[in-house]
Amino acid sequence: MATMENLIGLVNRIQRACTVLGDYGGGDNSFSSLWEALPSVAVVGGQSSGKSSVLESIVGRDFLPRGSGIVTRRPLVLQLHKIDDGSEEYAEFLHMPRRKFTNFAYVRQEIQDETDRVTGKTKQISPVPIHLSIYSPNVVNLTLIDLPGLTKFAVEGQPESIAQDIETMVRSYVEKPNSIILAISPANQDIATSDAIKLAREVDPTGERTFGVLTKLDLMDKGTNALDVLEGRSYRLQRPWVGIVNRSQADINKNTNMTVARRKEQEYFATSPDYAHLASKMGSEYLAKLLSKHLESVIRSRIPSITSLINKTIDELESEMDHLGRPIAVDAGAQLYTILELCRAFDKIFKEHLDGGRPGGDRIYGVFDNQLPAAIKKLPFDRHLSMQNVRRIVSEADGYQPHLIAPEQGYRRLIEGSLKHFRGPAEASVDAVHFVLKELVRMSISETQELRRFPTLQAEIAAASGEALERFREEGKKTVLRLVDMEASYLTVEFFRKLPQEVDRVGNPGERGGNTGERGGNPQGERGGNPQGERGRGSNPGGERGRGENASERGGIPTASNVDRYSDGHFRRIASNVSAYVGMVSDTLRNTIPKAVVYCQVREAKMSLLNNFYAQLGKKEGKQLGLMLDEDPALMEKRQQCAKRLELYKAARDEIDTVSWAR
Ligand SMILES: Nc1nc2c(ncn2[C@@H]2O[C@H](COP(=O)(O)OP(=O)(O)OP(=O)(O)O)[C@@H](O)[C@H]2O)c(=O)[nH]1
Repeated sequence: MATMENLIGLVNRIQRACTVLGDYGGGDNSFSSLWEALPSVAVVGGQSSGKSSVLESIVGRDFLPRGSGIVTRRPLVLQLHKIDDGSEEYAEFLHMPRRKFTNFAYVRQEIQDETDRVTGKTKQISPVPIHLSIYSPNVVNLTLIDLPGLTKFAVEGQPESIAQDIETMVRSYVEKPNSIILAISPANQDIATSDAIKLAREVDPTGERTFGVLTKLDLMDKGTNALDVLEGRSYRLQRPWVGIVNRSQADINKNTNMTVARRKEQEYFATSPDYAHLASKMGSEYLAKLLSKHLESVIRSRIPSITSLINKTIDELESEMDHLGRPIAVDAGAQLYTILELCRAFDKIFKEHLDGGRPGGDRIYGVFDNQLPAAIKKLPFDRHLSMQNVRRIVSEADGYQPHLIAPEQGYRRLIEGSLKHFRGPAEASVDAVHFVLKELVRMSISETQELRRFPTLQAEIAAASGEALERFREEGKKTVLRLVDMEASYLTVEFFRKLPQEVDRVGNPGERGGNTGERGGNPQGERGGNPQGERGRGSNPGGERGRGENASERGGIPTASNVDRYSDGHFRRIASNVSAYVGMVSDTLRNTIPKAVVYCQVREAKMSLLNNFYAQLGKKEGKQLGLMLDEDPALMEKRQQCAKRLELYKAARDEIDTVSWAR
């Protein structure tokens, strides 16, 4: 007995917990259902077949709503608990845990009210069960699920689809393999037309889990009996048929007591010439005991599979909880700690992106190695150093007095004008790296698993990183532009000195008789010696082209004239010299711009991306910190659900363990 109480009580407790979580048969459940795994007795029958009467008889109490039309519109999970003789009988609803009903008329009223609370007064049906527990010395431990009566037609006020809806709902309960079907048919109708048997046959063709109950035996035509059915000849089931005689409508109207009714039922069978030989296996009391015993044995046989389902689900839920993250602490210190931990996790991933290990950092090198050189290559030096432009700039720089030897001012302007072009690629490199860094921040945020739950903090980190990167970008721009400006502000004199000297027919007409192009060949090439631009003019900046011109000039008219000096060759040489100089600067900048960018942006991002954010965090109060850890509501809901289910399954496991030990 102890075992039986334990097992059925165990299933009762698990069933109640399932309902609290919305896990019940017929419901729209996306998760694997523990409810489905629990054996239960589902009561099915056509309208007026005597379903309510059977249930009340099993309980020994009037407590079910009565009336015309479809009265049972939600499943009623009726859990019967045997208590010690002499103890007071009472009922309890799961949805009203603190109220004990001792008056069963109120129980009936509450079933009606609770039905209406979910379905409205529209006479709709709902699969959400009502849980009613009855504690009584006059019951056996048993759980029965009362379902709406199968019907053919909708009555006034009910939707046309009601018959189909009821069948669908009833079917969802009885088709699961763990369901024991209590199929109720009235004896005064042909068994072949019984709605209950029809459905049972469909979902349990072997009759293995169907108990046939035949009501209204007393209402059969005189001279007929139901022995063919009760003895299994009309419709064979693997379980015995049980005949029942409930209170008639007249008895109900007279308020005939249940105890009296049960006694009368026993007398009916004992004295019936047709059924006396079956008397010990007939009647509602026998039915209750039979079901209780059967339910207990089914539960016992299912315990291993229930246990393994529970263990498997616990594992799944535990890993789901790990995935969703544990609940957040409430005190400010712990919250700050959590935020810092989350930032650190993000920062670590961000660094991995930069240093390698995660992709993306290489795109920064791509900027230096491809984009910057390509952008420099595209600079319009050709246009700037075209003959026409060189001539114009040099002439403008000369003013009213054409240059005598080398156009010092002209050179400077040409060089400055050229170097200005480097500002574009320099700034573009800063921007390109900025966007790579921004993208890496975005990727790192989304890759930080721990941050997933906290959309607000994600946004804060994104904003703080964005601000920091913006500052680094400003700094980067200032620095690279400074590099370019520095190049323009002081030219490398050595470059010009190293250029081969042009024959200097103007300054030193007799000297050396030619320009070998060697610096040493022009003793006057010293700044002091030939301050008037000898350097510029004497140099051969352009390399090949310049040298070629040198040669042709050497062969030119001995006395330099303006015409001579301003010939195309002369300007071409200037362009070539400037071009070579710019080329040298370009090589330098190709190396120094990346250094500046890395120094100002990449290195800073690695070292101090969230420094400002940390400083601000320190000033925040608990409430503000809490807001940052504001979780995605959907996720919070999911975790709560997950935690509740985990609790349920763990409680179920503990319950099963206790029962297993008691066995
Ligand atoms: N004489 C007699 N009347 C019965 C018996 N069983 C049920 N009745 C009567 O049949 C009518 C319908 O019985 P219920 O128990 O309400 O049947 P139900 O299947 O629950 O009906 P609905 O909930 O309306 O679908 C009532 O008037 C009962 O008194 C029985 O065995 N003998």
